[in-house]
Amino acid sequence: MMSVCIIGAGTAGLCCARHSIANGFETTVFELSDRIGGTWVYNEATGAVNGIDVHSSMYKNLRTNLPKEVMGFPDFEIGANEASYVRSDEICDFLNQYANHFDLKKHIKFDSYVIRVLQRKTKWQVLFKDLVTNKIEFQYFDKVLVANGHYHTPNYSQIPNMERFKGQFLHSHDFRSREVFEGKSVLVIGAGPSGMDLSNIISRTADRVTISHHLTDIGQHSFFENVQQKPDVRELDEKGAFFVDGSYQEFDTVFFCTGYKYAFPFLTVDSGIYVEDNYVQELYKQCINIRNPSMALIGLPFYVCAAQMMDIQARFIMSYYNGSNELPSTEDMLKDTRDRMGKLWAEGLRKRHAHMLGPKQIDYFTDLSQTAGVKNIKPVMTKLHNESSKCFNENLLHFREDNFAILDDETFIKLN
Ligand SMILES: Cc1cc2nc3c(=O)[nH]c(=O)nc-3n(C[C@H](O)[C@H](O)[C@H](O)COP(=O)(O)OP(=O)(O)OC[C@H]3O[C@@H](n4cnc5c(N)ncnc54)[C@H](O)[C@@H]3O)c2cc1C
Repeated sequence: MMSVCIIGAGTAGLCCARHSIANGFETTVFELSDRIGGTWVYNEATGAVNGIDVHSSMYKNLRTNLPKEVMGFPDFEIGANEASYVRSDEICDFLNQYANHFDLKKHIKFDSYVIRVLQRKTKWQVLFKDLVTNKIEFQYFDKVLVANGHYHTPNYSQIPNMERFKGQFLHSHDFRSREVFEGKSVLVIGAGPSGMDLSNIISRTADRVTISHHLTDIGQHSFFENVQQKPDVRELDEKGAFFVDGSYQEFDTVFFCTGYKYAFPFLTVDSGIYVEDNYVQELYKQCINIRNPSMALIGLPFYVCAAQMMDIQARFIMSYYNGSNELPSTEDMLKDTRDRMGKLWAEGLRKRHAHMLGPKQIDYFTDLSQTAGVKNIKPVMTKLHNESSKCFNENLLHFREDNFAILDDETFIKLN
């Protein structure tokens, strides 16, 4: 029987397990923590615990920035009773319901930290540390599905003279609750979804918040009155920041909301996978390892209906692993990828945005669906995702008051 190793029991790993088991494969999920849920599990700790970096970037009282209607799986939706924007623990509950429904937990090795994945002839040797016994063990597998997430390794932007600043530095990965900013003046770097949302959240305790970014279209109506916008930081000094517009402000804390790096510390160079400026290469359809197709990476594209995407990626991959489809040659997979990326580079896309989909996600899903003959994601998912992203941008302070209902495969309505 084909043996499948899945690294991680977050949304992606659970979904891979569900489809691997359905295909009759012998399935083992390695999960470093003692529970499922990944990102959605709140962990008070920061830094490293017993020598292993804390994985989750979840903070207290987080409510989703997407409606729950687009956050479920195609065959298992999030219950209809709550408001559209739900708390992180409700997503954890949902993932537990999913795991129970498909009887996944008996396939998960908890407290098992994968430290190396090595290629041995036709098999993968997976070395893992049993965090209860502290022993290093290994197992061989035919296939490896990497589902370790990509919101765990902080990315810091380099600011000239950072070393001079005497105040505190914090990355959103290590942020747990807004109380740490009580009475402080905080400089937020970055206006991605986290930077925008967190500026408002911390402004409820901070004395004043300045968000520094280079976007031109964020209106002041997006923020509470004690949140001010500034352009990029030119440099720091002991007490604060000079901005490129020539102004200067003092701060207690510089709060990096500058995103995360894709990181696969257990993969060696022999795996064929490498990351260049946050572009993970070389992958066929952003998931199958072209050099070693018995390995696939799940969940890399961002600004998407994540669980829906992970589900179609898992079904896409399984269609090759179960023999329903045959992969193109290495050359053809490389050509497919390079042709697609070549067009995007010509349009000015930067490597670090290679996996960003947003409104283009429908094209990606359709490509997976048509290439492998698997069922596509319902169009209403991407429509509602696009609508809620628009609401986030236009009405940051109140967008979570909206509630949505899905009427059919094509249509949703706003309920209020
Ligand atoms: C603060 C925050 C808010 C977010 N809000 C939203 C939102 O509102 N809506 C939305 O759709 N998405 C949101 N996201 C994105 C969300 O993380 C993804 O949608 C999705 O949950 C990612 O799932 P995943 O399985 O790929 O990764 P994760 O959830 O990160 O799971 C990876 C799992 O792999 C395990 N693991 C990692 N390394 C190893 C190893 N070496 N050995 C064994 N196990 C390992 C981890 O312990 C973890 O359980 C948010 C992310 C963050 C950080």
